Amino acid sequence: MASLTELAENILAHAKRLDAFTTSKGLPSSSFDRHTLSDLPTDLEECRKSLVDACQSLKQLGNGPIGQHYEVLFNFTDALSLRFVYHYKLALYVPDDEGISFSELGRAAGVDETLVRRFLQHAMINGFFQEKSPGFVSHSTASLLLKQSKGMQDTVGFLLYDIAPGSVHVIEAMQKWPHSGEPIETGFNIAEQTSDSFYQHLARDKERSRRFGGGMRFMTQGSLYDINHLIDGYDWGALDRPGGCVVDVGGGHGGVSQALARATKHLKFVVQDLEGTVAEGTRLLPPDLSGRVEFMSHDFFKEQPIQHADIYFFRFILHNWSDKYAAQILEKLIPAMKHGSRVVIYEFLPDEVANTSWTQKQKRNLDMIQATGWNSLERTASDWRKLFASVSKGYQFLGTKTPKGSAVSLIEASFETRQVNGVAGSNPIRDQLPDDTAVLAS
Ligand SMILES: C[S@@+](CC[C@H](N)C(=O)[O-])C[C@H]1O[C@@H](n2cnc3c(N)ncnc32)[C@H](O)[C@@H]1O
Repeated sequence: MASLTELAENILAHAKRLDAFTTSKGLPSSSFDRHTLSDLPTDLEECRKSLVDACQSLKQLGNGPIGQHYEVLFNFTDALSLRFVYHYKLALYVPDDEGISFSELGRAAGVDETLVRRFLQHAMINGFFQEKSPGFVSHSTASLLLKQSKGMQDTVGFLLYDIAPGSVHVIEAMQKWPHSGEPIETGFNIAEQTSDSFYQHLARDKERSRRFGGGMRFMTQGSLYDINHLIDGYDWGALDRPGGCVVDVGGGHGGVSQALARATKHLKFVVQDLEGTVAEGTRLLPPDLSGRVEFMSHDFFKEQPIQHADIYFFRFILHNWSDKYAAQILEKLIPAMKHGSRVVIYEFLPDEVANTSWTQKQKRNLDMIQATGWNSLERTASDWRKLFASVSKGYQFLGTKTPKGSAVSLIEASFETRQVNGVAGSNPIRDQLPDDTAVLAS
């Protein structure tokens, strides 16, 4: 473990590199008034993350064990003051580039001035708003983002109102429904007093449903989620021949398939989803892709209707399902698969062992969210290996890959008919086909 001095010197070295970069671009050093560290080149983005990780370690060491407890124990107050800001839309009433008094802000938002002062002075410790002159509130970069970005507002709303309340009931849910993998036996179900699953419940409220979609879109934008990581991170070219086919299972409105179709020449994409989503996807499909991307209504708990695709692709699907259900989804592919068909999954991939770097925490946060709302999990590589092995001997786990700079990883398995020929789980439909017969005979 590095000493305090080494950590601080590390931070200094990273800070100097980042300042030199912004200076070279004619920009000021990043501050609470102006963030100048966005869209960094890859090596400087790594430098920024190292700065954050080292700062977090130094802070924890400086705080000591009691301070570390307190930081976690009191963090519900961080959510509380931000919830106050969100609920009363306070960011919207603060002018972009000048201050407003607490009393004026309270009047504009219809809230008591003293409450505004107390909650905002708490939020300021987390970097939301500033009190540059006593009694006057002005924006910081974080509060201005909340004012200007509907996506940021939706993200704050759905995490604080739709997810966080359920987290308080997770242990209660575990005791009420021991070892459950059911999506309707969760902390969310207790918090919302519903026996519907997360998505069914939200679908009953148009605004909550819209907010969830807006938040998801916001959280998956930016370089960490750039679709180019998926395009460049997998050898799509190897399949890009006439007749090549990718089935995008639970593919939503087909955004991923559209991007992959544009990056390839011949591959055909079939986007499968539930009826309403498919109708909307079809409506939104750019006409020039109509021969390459098509939509099909299909429930992934029913037998896969597209035979012999090269790839059955899943993005952000299986992490919402416990092993019991994820195994069912994978099992339903088997009758359609040919020898060598691949399952390619694009999801978060937590490290196998604890990685305490602060910038790696998001995957663990998401894993806690899966536990709260779905009784599911973000799987490690060995979780994936076990899952595939539990479904069929035919599944051969090929491994994982995280493209550089990507928050999301590729997980791949192939289907080997030789492994299942003659044993339970073999595939009568596929086994009748001439090309497979040849493979099976070899
Ligand atoms: C988190 S979204 C992911 C969408 C898409 N794969 C993407 O990455 O943009 C989950 C998708 O699964 C679909 N879905 C949920 N249950 C389904 C089912 N039983 N059969 C097919 N699709 C389903 C939802 O409609 C939704 O579009």
